[in-house]
Amino acid sequence: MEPAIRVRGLRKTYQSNVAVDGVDLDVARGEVFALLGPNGAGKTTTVEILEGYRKRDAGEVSVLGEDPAHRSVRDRVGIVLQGTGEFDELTVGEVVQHFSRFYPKADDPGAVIERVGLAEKARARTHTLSGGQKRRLDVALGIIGRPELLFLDEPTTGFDPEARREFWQLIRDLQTGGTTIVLTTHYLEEAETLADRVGVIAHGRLLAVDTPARLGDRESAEATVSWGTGEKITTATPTQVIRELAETYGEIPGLTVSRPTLEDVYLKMIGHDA
Ligand SMILES: Nc1ncnc2c1ncn2[C@@H]1O[C@H](COP(=O)(O)OP(=O)(O)OP(=O)(O)O)[C@@H](O)[C@H]1O
Repeated sequence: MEPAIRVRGLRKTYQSNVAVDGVDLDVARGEVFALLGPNGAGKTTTVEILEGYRKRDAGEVSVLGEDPAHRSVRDRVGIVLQGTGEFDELTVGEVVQHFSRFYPKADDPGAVIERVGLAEKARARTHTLSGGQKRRLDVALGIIGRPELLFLDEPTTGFDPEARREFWQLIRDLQTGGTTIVLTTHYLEEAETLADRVGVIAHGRLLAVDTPARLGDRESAEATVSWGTGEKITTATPTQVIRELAETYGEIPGLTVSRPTLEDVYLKMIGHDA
């Protein structure tokens, strides 16, 4: 089956600043894909080109089998940009209702408000919402059209931990329903929890694409065994080390075994060794 997104040789330059420098990428139908990278890496520019909001200088881009610049693809795509969520004197219910009219197969506004956890705020004017609640409204507007493909640019910035977990569940539900999801995030835990695959972008180049578990050879990386009051060994054979420690101690005090986290390999990849 044709992928949801296919990108070859994508380039975008602002004046002399190369924002996207030859990106190749496929995102499969039904996949959750997270784009990671430091500030200014080119994530938003890449996503905006895929959304049809920005022109590319070079490269091939296909979104749901079409050029994203074509209007016909817009009805099938949902977009949550970085922070809007304010619509003056309108209430949450009115805004979602209003946006539902733009889509041929729109979902029920009340049900969508409920799904993003804003049921109690349906009659509140949007300017009275908290930052996290505005972000939930953005998400509601992104999914009201029942998109086949949903783009989320830093969707959980400003969410409290509980709201973030609820949002993750919403994303899983959307994926179960068949929606393909592309998100950018600065939260490595979010990428690890949600994404089937992650892509790391820096200076406009895609440095790696892999599952969160395999990125940067995490799986086969050496483990750190620590115990007692700060003793530790980094080893390729942690089981053997533990066996030897057990012979010495019996029950080993304060034992932990850890491998590089997604954040460790990410920071190493973008050149900020922890
Ligand atoms: N409209 C614009 N005009 C000129 N330069 C721009 C414009 N938009 C982005 N850039 C530049 O392009 C580069 C990539 O920016 P982009 O917004 O794509 O990064 P990002 O990875 O989304 O960053 P962040 O994590 O901070 O959102 C940056 O150097 C930025 O300054």
